[in-house]
Amino acid sequence: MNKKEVFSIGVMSGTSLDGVDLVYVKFEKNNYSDFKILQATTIPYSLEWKQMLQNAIHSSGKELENLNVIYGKYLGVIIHNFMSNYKIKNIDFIASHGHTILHEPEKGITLQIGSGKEIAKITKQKVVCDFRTQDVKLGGQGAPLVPIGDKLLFGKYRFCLNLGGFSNISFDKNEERIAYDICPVNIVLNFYANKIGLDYDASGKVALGGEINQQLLKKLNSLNFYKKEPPKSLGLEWVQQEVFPLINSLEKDIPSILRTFVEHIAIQISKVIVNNNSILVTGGGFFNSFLMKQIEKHSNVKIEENNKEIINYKEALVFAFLGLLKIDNQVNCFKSVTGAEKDHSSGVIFIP
Ligand SMILES: Nc1ncnc2c1ncn2[C@@H]1O[C@H](COP(=O)(O)OP(=O)(O)OP(=O)(O)O)[C@@H](O)[C@H]1O
Ligand SMILES: CC(=O)N[C@H]1[C@@H]2OC[C@@H](O2)[C@@H](O)[C@@H]1O[C@H](C)C(=O)O
Repeated sequence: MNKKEVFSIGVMSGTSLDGVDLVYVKFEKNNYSDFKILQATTIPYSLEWKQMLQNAIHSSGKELENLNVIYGKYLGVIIHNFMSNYKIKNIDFIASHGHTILHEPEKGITLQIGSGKEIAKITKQKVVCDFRTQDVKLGGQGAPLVPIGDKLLFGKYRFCLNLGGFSNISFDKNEERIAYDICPVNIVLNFYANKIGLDYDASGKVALGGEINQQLLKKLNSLNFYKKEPPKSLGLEWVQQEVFPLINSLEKDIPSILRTFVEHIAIQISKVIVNNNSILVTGGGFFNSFLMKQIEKHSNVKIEENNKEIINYKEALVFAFLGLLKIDNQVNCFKSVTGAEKDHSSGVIFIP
């Protein structure tokens, strides 16, 4: 694109299925880190959409093709409404991650639904989507894709740490970006908070009232995954096989489980970020103030406040950025992160 200032809408639907994140952002092509989020919002899913997306994994090929179109239309309408509600007129393109239904890169499979063609038709804008397929075709994991955004948009931070279902981190090592999962976070904390009728342990208040179970803590810290060298990633299956049985066999009191797990998270994260104050923390775990305090204590760091839009919308912002790189035919997937055979420019462009 032959312009210095580029305006884009980034759209992301994350694994937790809480809703569709949208950001309207301005990028400065002379200095990528000089971006500005102009508007941001989350459109929560209805129960019906949540169930449809959750159950889609069991659908046939034909049903998935159908869902791709219907969900693409749904995203198109949401984006159209976002544009009209905020009177957004100046747009160069829309970049949409879609929703991941299948992801088995070892078998060459990754599927994000949300047809770019339908979004382009409804919004009458150029759309970039399907960011993971090409990477998987090139032998990569098709994920994570956010680290290139960490590097080029948030390069002033030594570490970018995300505290979502799992904690993941990205940073430069020997001039290459590397990224990996550190340990489970909200996927475990929420599971035990749910058992006492809470969606999550707000600010870590329940954990604060528990005691550390030293035997459990020691066993958690000794899990094999923590001895492996990166790149490495975690999934729900691992948590179900290795973490829940261990916790359930050694502790019954929910506050003490939460207290012990918070300590475990803080210890694992501290191994990476110790004594380095330059760290950007994003994801819902940032709002767990007790967890943040323990991370600061174990790591001997001070984590600075950041603006809520970055904490909540970094992924949607980064997909807008990946779209910009794709349109400009610039690298937006690092082989050092995904394991693909080369760095490449991924995504599919739809013209209205
Ligand atoms: N005030 C709070 N106190 C404690 N925990 C919170 C608070 N607000 C949010 N959280 C936690 O953050 C979670 C949501 O975080 P986030 O949206 O980053 O997760 P996610 O989309 O599942 O992450 P990812 O897909 O990146 O793994 C909530 O389920 C909850 O566990
Ligand atoms: C296949 C897929 O959708 N993966 C997501 C998922 O959600 C978190 C983690 O697993 C990450 O690997 C990825 O998303 C982020 C945005 C990424 O690609 O960087």
